[in-house]
Amino acid sequence: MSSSFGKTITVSTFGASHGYAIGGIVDGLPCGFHVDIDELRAFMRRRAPGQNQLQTQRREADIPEFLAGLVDDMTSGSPLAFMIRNTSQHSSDYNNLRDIPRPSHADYTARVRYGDMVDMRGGGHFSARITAPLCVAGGIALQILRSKGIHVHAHLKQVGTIQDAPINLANPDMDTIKAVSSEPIAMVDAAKRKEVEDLVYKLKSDGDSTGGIVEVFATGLPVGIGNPNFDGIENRLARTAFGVPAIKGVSFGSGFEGCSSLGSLQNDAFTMDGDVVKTTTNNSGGIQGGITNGMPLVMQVGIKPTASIYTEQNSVSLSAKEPTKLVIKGRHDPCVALRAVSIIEAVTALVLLDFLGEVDHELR
Ligand SMILES: Cc1cc2nc3c(=O)[nH]c(=O)nc-3n(C[C@H](O)[C@H](O)[C@H](O)COP(=O)(O)O)c2cc1C
Ligand SMILES: C=C(O[C@@H]1CC(C(=O)O)=C[C@@H](OP(=O)(O)O)[C@H]1O)C(=O)O
Repeated sequence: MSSSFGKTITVSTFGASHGYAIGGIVDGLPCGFHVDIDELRAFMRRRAPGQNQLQTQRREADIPEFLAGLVDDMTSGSPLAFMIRNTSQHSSDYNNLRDIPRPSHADYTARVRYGDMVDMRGGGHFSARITAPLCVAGGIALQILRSKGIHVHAHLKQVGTIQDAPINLANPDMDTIKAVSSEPIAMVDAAKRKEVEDLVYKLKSDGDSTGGIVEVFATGLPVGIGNPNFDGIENRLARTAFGVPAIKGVSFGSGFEGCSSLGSLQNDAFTMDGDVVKTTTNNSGGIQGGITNGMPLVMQVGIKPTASIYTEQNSVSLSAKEPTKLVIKGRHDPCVALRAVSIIEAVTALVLLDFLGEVDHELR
């Protein structure tokens, strides 16, 4: 099962939701970077399950145990290896799903692709549990980027049909986004946060789910990193973002809305800020021709409604080869987008650090 990405910084994740442990290996990190472990643990808590009543009630501490590559909290330059023990598996919740696949989860496709022995308890290797190791690697990448003046923060742009206050794409208030990014509902607009809270509690009692959009900003990037055609900033960001379960769409800058606008309204006019070339607007999301233009990088990631809902659904019995009804168990999030904010920051940081490694010799 494909579980690696990156060129100068390679990341591999391993494990399954109900196995002994999950973890990762990160190769290519610079030697001698001091990792702030308390900050990393705080970052992990933003994603960890069971933190409040708005999300899955599976409780996992998600504290990484470093096996190699870290000495006295300093990277040693050799591959960084870590694991996170799984401690709260309720595997019997998944017994009926071996025969009756959940609509819109990976139970059916995984079984066809890998055969009857595939471990799909808790979603197996397809589970969002595998995003915990991604957050360990990404949490460290965020710290390295920050030491170079590059800041990556995300907010919830939308949950269901409830939209957060729009952020200025050319001049995002990164302090505000950073402050709200660690809220259980990471929206700038406090009134919308309350609306989302009410919606999620209603979905929880109805046994239903909804989706959302996470929007991420990166500032301080140098001009001119990336490549055209098939290996640009958008390409690698999209490829990695789609590695996060439940992602159904990726857009940049003014996105699909901008595509139905006019060139006269969308073009980002150049201007001088002292001797620095800037643009007055940022509908391109900081990327032109797959290469950074020095403006804030802006990406939106669309996340589908949680597949595992508690209302009765139509499915099939794979053994009897006939339609049947399915009622699922398990501990599921009514809206997984709420926990995806830090994950999107993590993948964005890893991809940007990977690109930076191509031009920044301090990182080699
Ligand atoms: C943070 C997060 C938590 C998730 N939690 C659940 C969950 O509790 N139940 C569920 O059915 N899907 C959950 N998912 C999504 C599934 O793992 C995903 O839909 C499934 O693996 C199929 O992949 P696909 O939706 O990308 O096709 C979660 C996704 C994320 C990002
Ligand atoms: C455990 C996590 O989320 C899990 C992701 C998940 C899924 O299908 O992706 C299904 C649920 O698993 P379980 O039924 O074992 O509780 C979630 O709790 C996590 O994110 O760490």
